[in-house]
Amino acid sequence: MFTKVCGLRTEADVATAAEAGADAVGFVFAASPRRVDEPTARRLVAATPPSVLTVGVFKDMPTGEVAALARASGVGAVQLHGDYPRSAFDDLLGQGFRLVRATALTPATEVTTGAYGEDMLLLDSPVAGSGERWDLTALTGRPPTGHWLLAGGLTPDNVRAAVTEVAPWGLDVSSGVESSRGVKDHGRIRAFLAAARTT
Ligand SMILES: O=C(O)c1ccccc1NCC(=O)[C@H](O)[C@H](O)COP(=O)(O)O
Repeated sequence: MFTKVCGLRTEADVATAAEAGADAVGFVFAASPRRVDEPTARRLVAATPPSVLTVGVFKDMPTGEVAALARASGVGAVQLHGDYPRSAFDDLLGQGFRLVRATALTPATEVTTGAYGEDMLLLDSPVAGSGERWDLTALTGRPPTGHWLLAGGLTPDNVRAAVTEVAPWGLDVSSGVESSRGVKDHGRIRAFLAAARTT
C-alpha cells in the first residue's frame, strides 16, 4: 500500500513520516493553514530521504507559477487540485514534471489513472484538505484503474475499513493526523501508517 502524508510543515514532521514508512510527503503551496513558502518547502525537500517522494500541492494556480515553485523547491512531483484543463497537464508534462491529478468524484470524473498523463490519480472529498469524508459507494460499478490514491477524512481509526471497502492502490492523509488544523500529530502519523501497513 502506497502512503502519502500531506501538509507537512516542519523537519520533524518529515522525519516522523519518513521513519514511520511513508512513501511520499506533501507540501502545500495552495492557500491553506498548511501552506508553506518556497524557502520552507526547499528546506523540507532537502530534509526528506531520497527514497521518499516529495510532492508540491497546488490549487488553481497558473501553470507558470506552479512550475516555478516546483522547480525552485525541488519537489519530485506536482499535485494539481482544481479546474485544470488537459492543456495544463500537457504543459507541465512537457516540462518534465511528474503529476498527481487530484479531484473529487463526480459522474464526469475520468477514473483511469494516466488519462491526463499523470502518474497518480487522487480521489478526494469536494473540499481538499478539509478532513471530510465522501460517499465511497459512488465508486460502485466504476472502479478506478492504476495508481490511484484514496483521500478525504481518513484517520488511523477508519483507514482499514475504507481500504476494505474500495481497495485503493494508495492512501493520502492530512487532517486525520493532526492535533489541530495545520499542526501534525506525530503519534497519529505513526498510528495511521501502522494501520495502513496492516490493511
Ligand atoms: O491541505 C489543504 O489545506 C489543501 C488546500 C488546497 C488544496 C489541497 C490541500 N490539501 C491536499 C491534501 O491534504 C490531501 O491531498 C487530501 O486532500 C487529504 O485531505 P484530508 O481530508 O485532510 O486528509
